[in-house]
Amino acid sequence: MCLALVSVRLFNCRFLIRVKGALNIANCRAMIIRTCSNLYVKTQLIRQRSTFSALLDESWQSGAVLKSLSTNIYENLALEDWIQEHVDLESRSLLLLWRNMPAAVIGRHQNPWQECHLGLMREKGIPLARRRSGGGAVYHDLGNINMTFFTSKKQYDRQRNLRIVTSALAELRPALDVRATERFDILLNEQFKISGSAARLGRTVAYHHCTLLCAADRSLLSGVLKSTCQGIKSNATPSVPSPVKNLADEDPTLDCEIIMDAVANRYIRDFGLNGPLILINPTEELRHPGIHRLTQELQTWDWVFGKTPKFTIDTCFDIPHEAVRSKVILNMEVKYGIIEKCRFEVPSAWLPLHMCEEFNTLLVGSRFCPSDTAALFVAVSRANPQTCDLQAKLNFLCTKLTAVM
Ligand SMILES: Nc1ncnc2c1ncn2[C@@H]1O[C@H](COP(=O)(O)OC(=O)CCCC[C@@H]2CCSS2)[C@@H](O)[C@H]1O
Repeated sequence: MCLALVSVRLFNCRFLIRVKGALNIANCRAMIIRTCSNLYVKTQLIRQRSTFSALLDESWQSGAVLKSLSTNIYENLALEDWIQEHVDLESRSLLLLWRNMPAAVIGRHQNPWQECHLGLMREKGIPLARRRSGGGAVYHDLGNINMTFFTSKKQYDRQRNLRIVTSALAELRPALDVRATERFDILLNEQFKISGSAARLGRTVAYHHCTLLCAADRSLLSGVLKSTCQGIKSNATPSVPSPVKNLADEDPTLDCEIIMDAVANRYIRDFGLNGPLILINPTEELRHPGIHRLTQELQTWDWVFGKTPKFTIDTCFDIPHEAVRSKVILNMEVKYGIIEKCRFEVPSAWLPLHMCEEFNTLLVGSRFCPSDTAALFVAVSRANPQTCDLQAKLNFLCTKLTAVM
């Protein structure tokens, strides 16, 4: 039988294969494709095994406490999603501890324009995140601890989770009066909220996550969670504002590290676990395949703003320096963050009617956001005679309009 070495080009590569018997190029190509796909499946399996081998380590067969090394809100929210999707939670319970740099976090069905001072956040570079769980809007910074309790749906029990937190605090400082409420807040001295909760239930697994205020910036907290946008009507979930307090204001010897250790130890004890605390880096794509895509998705405008339930805005503002006081009226309907209907009324003696009509037409279909609106004003101003008076009026309108976005 003759043995021949054949060179075949496929997938932009040159393959050298040894052929026994009669030469058939189609057979050679089929063999290459079979070998390549086997190889692909094998490398995928090896990759998955190395990923999960870390997670399924002996020490956390029944559960573990994880601590995120990231302080980026999007990376940490993506880590929660990744764990829920990829870790077998039917037979184990996990507690993830994490903290963030300053950020505002709204619930899945909330309206950011109704909940946050977006202008202040832009000015201070504070990111806005929409989480996948429901509930209200909260403020995070390094003085705020977040805890995510992952379980099977059967084991899901928010009061038990909160008891772990309150008993850890009571063990640390017996004088503290901290109690969980029926709406899963934790109150200090029966009046100040120190923790808020939300949850996400899947088909078989669930997570409950909560905050804990230790030493957060309270003036930023109240500054950021304050809407400046008047006249919004929607069915979005409203937040339930409460007076808040930091645990460190009650007991200055407390800090986030001490509290996280206490909660981790209590969890390990209550769940009968033996593993140490495991540090997790959510930016490691190789260990957490797909996490990068989850992180990116959480940062898109379409997720953060575009998922806002449909809303209308009815507002007006005075035109300055007019002999007769006159107003600009603005009515809009916004769906998926996109302006669907727009009625922008400006007195015709102040701005030519055709320009007002131009805005009404152009605004429809554009995103309800300052950058798109400002670009539209620039386009309209370029297409019209550029007098100083007109420029000043357009600038005024643009500033007023973008301020509500
Ligand atoms: N960090 C923090 N902790 C506790 N309470 C807060 C915080 N920030 C703001 N607030 C107060 O809660 C209300 C909103 O209460 P409300 O009950 O409407 O919403 C919540 O509590 C949601 C908690 C979500 C927890 C998740 C856990 C990980 S990612 S975010 C707000 O107006 C403030 O008064």
